[in-house]
Amino acid sequence: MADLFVKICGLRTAPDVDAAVAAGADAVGFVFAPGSPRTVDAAGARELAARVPDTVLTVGVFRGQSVEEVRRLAEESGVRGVQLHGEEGPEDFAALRAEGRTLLRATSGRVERCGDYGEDLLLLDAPDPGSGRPWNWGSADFTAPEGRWLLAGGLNPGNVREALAATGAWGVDVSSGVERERGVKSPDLIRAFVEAARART
Ligand SMILES: O=C(O)c1ccccc1NCC(=O)[C@H](O)[C@H](O)COP(=O)(O)O
Repeated sequence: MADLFVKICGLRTAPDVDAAVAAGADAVGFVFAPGSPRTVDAAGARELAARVPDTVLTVGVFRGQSVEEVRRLAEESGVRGVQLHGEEGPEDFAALRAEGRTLLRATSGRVERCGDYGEDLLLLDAPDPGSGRPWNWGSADFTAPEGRWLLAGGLNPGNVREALAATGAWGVDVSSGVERERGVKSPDLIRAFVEAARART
């Protein structure tokens, strides 16, 4: 069985990027959505992305931005994936597909399978992404989608195993749970999260 896919999101500094890569993350995320304490600009993200080996996916994170804006920021920063948290539809995914980037669709709604919008990876997240608040992934009426889907929302080194056992997610995504204060990552917590997520129980 393939290893669990782990994405560390909202990185803003070189030491944090290096820690995520060294810990064995499969993907690292740079937030382009405005108004977040984690927002980076294209030039900053480009410098960070340049530190990342090709084996690790670099992802730009967007919310409520036009396809043109997503395309421009992705090109300027050089990220190889885009993660959309807005109201985008299949036509928007199709438009971005042409550039050959890996497409991540983030939603807090109920979804039956990954791929319905043309996305490569589906991210099931809290309604307020990046808040660190968990949603009801542990509840009895939760049904896991088919395919490649990542669980996000309020995960941390202490609850990620429980979350995986409850949902059977293909991968996990974390931001707040590896921060020592809002918007400020902790390399120690990044390492602890990756280790805990991949621990065999
Ligand atoms: O991080 C943000 O501030 C943010 C803002 C707007 C859209 C998405 C944002 N983050 C997405 C993520 O960091 C993750 O995909 C995920 O939501 C992790 O959230 P959490 O671990 O609960 O902080």
